Amino acid sequence: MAAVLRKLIQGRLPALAGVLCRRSGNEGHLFLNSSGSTLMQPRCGYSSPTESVIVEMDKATGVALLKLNIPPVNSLSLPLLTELAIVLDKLEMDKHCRGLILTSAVPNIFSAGLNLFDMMDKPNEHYSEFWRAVQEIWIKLYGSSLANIAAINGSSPAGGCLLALCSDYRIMANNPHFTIGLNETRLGIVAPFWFKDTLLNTVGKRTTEISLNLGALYSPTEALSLHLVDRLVPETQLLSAATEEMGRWLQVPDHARQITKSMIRKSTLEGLLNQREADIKNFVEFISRDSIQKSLQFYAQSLQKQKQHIHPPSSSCRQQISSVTFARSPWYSLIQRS
Ligand SMILES: CCCCCCCC/C=C\CC(=O)SCCNC(=O)CCNC(=O)[C@H](O)C(C)(C)COP(=O)(O)OP(=O)(O)OC[C@H]1O[C@@H](n2cnc3c(N)ncnc32)[C@H](O)[C@@H]1OP(=O)(O)O
Repeated sequence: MAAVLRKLIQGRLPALAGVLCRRSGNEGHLFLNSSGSTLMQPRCGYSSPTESVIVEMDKATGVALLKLNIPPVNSLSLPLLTELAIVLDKLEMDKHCRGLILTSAVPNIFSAGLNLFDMMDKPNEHYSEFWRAVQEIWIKLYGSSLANIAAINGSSPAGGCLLALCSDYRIMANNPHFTIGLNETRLGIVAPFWFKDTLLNTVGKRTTEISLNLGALYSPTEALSLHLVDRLVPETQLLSAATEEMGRWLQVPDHARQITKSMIRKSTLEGLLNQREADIKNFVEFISRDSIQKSLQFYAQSLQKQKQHIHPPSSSCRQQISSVTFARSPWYSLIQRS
């Protein structure tokens, strides 16, 4: 363990170095008010200039509420990932901040995952920069020293699901129209090994095999039964439930929780930290293939076409089409041939 700590502090694991080096001045207990709803103070100075990442810091408890705010679907574009990284760094460095609740300011959507247009029809330099930014967010969130709770208030496919999986605890709004999962294979792309490892660490091998191979998107009830999420609550109670749950996590002294978390996540994080450049190279090589570009273009167009053909295009409708019709479409054969 001493060697691990030394390696972390020497910077071989920069994300987790934060876990061990940051001051945990607040090792006592956190007391929440009973409703949990009046704890958030007016916004502090963390929010991005464009307000695409809104942060409300409760100075009394040290809990930051971070809301993704890029309508219509909180897709994770390069600018959003860059801003999110800056905000996460600031929170990590703030010695008064102990916990982070991640949610969305966009109704019915937690995050639609990676921005498809950042992976389409761009020069390789862009793909490379984009993928580095995706890696960076995963490293910061999965290796965060903060207690991290995801309040999943909408659909959360692919990269959106990954964001939630980085948390220590996931609470989802119990709305049957919402779905969550790593659906990459349905787009003709492949979840990278560190997406797979994050899922594997959460739900185990068999569920990972089935979920990743099928690109399954689950309803909240299904997700709960697979331990993809930890708790379901009515939508109106999501934030108070997350705040209350955070109280439980912050009752544990920070240093003990942080070292425990780093022990559990260290080897998974090292998996990427030890080969970031190779992973970027793989991504660029994969995503720039003509066959993959065709699949993505077809998928992006079909999202728009569905809107033209189905009125009104409810999320539940869209999800059913994504999951069922796509498997029989010409697009699917295209992927099979690629
Ligand atoms: C060897 C290593 C290889 C590595 C390979 C790469 C690995 C990549 C890993 C992760 C990939 C991803 O995260 S890919 C993104 C996957 N996301 C999805 O499949 C979600 C697609 N979207 C939806 O299912 C739905 O939009 C929704 C359920 C999220 C919301 O439905 P709703 O009906 O409310 O909204 P619309 O569908 O009408 O969408 C509104 C608007 O947003 C556009 N949109 C949707 N998703 C994205 C996205 N991910 N990126 C960019 N834009 C998106 C959609 O087209 C609509 O646009 P228009 O208004 O212009 O029509």
